[in-house]
This record gives sequence, structure tokens and C-alpha cells, in this order.
Amino acid sequence: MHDRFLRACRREPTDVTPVWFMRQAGRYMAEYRELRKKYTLLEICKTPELALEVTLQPLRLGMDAAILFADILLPLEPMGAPFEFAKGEGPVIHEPVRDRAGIERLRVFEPEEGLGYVLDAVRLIRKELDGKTPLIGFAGAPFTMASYLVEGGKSSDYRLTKQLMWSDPEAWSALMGKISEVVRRLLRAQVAAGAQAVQLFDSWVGSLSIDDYREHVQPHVRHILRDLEATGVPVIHFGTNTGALLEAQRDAGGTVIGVDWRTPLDKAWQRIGYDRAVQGNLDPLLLCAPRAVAERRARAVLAEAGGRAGHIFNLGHGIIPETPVDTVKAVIDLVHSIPRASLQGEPAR
Ligand SMILES: Cc1c2[nH]c(c1CCC(=O)O)Cc1[nH]c(c(CCC(=O)O)c1C)Cc1[nH]c(c(CCC(=O)O)c1C)Cc1[nH]c(c(C)c1CCC(=O)O)C2
Repeated sequence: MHDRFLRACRREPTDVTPVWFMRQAGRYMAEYRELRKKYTLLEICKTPELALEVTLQPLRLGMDAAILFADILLPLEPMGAPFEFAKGEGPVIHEPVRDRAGIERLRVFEPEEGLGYVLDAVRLIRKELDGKTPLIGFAGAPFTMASYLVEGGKSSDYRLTKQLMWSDPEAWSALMGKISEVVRRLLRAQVAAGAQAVQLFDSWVGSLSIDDYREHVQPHVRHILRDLEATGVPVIHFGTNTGALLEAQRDAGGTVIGVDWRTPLDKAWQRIGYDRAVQGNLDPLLLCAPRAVAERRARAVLAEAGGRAGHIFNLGHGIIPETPVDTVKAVIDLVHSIPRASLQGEPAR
């Protein structure tokens, strides 16, 4: 069993630092682009054999974990808010939810009924990986999901989302409550189907002040994470632009806290506390820099982690489509070439 990743989640010592990348499956890989000529993104997500194929594609580069191929928006359809991935625009939610009536209509569904195909994919991938590489399941966190539901798609300032949050806190709380329960059940179901770790993506939560996070978001995230921690499976709690929120995110829960590249990893870990594992935090754009630069910065991330048990090397956000595969492979090889013990006591900067 290839268990570096799971050991690091539990802060147990490993030979070298485990590494995987958010969005490690996707358009930067020729195999993926080839498959996308024949199928839409949703068709791939809804066909377990195709989701399996795409999940496995990046593993030839040597990652220490696989991540289920799916999307954080998939629960919106069974909740009663269908959407599509429109060419060039990203996700489009057909009827955005902006008032009490819309929130009341949203359904809290049973994952085996509403998202059976995702759970079938988890079972199929687990069987195929046969214990060799651990499988990470995932879901979107309530604020990030709500931002798509309310805005109707991507947004630069989350104006409508914040307006709802401030103008009708009761309705906001009902919305967040429904999404959290959907996400809690979905992650529980993924664990029951065989996911060996789960990650909660709160990609856009960094747009909030600490006060708004604590008042309007943290209780809902806690509802999910406390319950998942009780399964004994590691839970990764991730967001971007979260330099001001790290302690509050830690308080909401998570075995592993994801850190983006704007906060140096040594400083972040000190603030989070060494009783949690950390994941991160190379700037994903560095994978598009000259290889020597990418490698130098990757070494700096490892030095900041200081060889402490409980660091999972990753990017601070997802791989972008323009990334050269060779650089991805070079960084994975570099991380795997450095014994963890040799990093101990090395000055970080
Ligand atoms: C915000 C968010 C979404 N989806 C996701 C997030 C959180 C992580 C993050 O912040 O990047 C998470 C996600 N989406 C996808 C995965 C698969 C697993 C992986 O390899 O990491 C994961 C973990 C597939 C996907 N989901 C999507 C792609 C794009 C590829 C395609 O169109 O084929 C992939 C591989 C589409 C997607 N999905 C989403 C958007 C905004 C878009 C369109 C923007 C874009 O084109 O990149 C919502």
C-alpha cells in the first residue's frame, strides 16, 4: 500500500513528502483534451467508466493520491437548480436562487438517489486502484456553492451573495443550512463508498472579512467538518485568499488545512498549530515558469515545512490548462527526491 499521503494527513513520519495537485486531471493533459472531443464535462462526470479513466490519467506522473473526477457543482441539479458549463463562460445556473421562495424550493436529497453516479465512480475507482494509491473524495463548501447559486455563475465581487447574506440573514442561514446538509451527506456517502480522505473546497471564502466568516459561514462549515471527522477519515479544509481566516478555518475543523501561496507555509503552520497537518502551497502559475524557477520555489516550500511530519505538498490552487506536463512531472520528482529528514532544521528563508 502506497500510504505516504494518508500517513502525512495523520502527521505520521514518511520517507519523503507526499504530493498531489488540485485539478490534477484536466485540460493541461493531452489525454484529457482528446476525451473531451468526444464527451462534455458533464457526460464524463455522469459516466463512472469515463470518470475512472480521467481520474487515473495523471497518476502516471507519480502523484501520491488520486482525486475523484467530478465537480463541486454537481449537487446543484438534484437540489433543483440545474446548470450547464457554457463554452468560454464557465458554469451557468439557469435559475439563480436569490430570495426566500427560491431557497425554500431547494431540496436536501439523499446522495445515493440524487448523485448515484458519483458514488458509483468512487466504488469503481477504489476497486481499480486496489489499495495502491489512496482516493480523495470532495465537495464544495457552503459559501463557495452559495456564490454560484446566487450569482448564477462565476463572479468577481460576490455582490449578490453578500447582499443576501447582509439583507436577510435568516434566509441566508436557511440557504447555508440546506447546502451544508447536502454536502455533509454527500461526503459521508463518498466515505461509505470508499473515499479514503475528503477535501472541502471553499475556493472563494477569502472574499469575506473575518467577522462575516465567523458570523455567517463558520457554523455551517463546522456542521460538515465535525461530522466528517467522526468517520476517522482525514478531512482537508481548503480555501484561497484565506490569509486572514486561517485560525477561523482551523476552528471550523479539518485534519489538514489547505494554504494558498500568498501566506508563507512556515508562518501559516505556526498560526494553524502543529496539531494539524497542512497542505500546499506552490503558486500554480509557477508550473508555467521556467523549470529551474519552479524547482527553486518548490524547494523553498519544502524548506518552510521544515521536514515536520504532516506536510502534503500541493499547489495553492488548481493547475491551469496552460501548464506544461513536463514541469508537473519535474516538480513531483523533485519533491520525491528529498528525504523528509534532510529538511529538518534547514533555515526556511
Ligand atoms: C470552483 C470549483 C469548480 N469545480 C471545482 C472547484 C473548486 C476548486 C477550484 O477552486 O478550482 C472542483 C473540481 N472540478 C473538477 C475537479 C476534478 C478533480 C481534480 O482533478 O482536481 C475538481 C476537484 C473538474 C473540472 N471542472 C471544470 C473543469 C474544466 C475542464 C473542462 O471544461 O473540461 C474540470 C477539469 C469546470 C469548472 N468547474 C467549476 C468552474 C468554475 C469551472 C469552469 C472553469 C474552468 O473551465 O476551469 C467549479
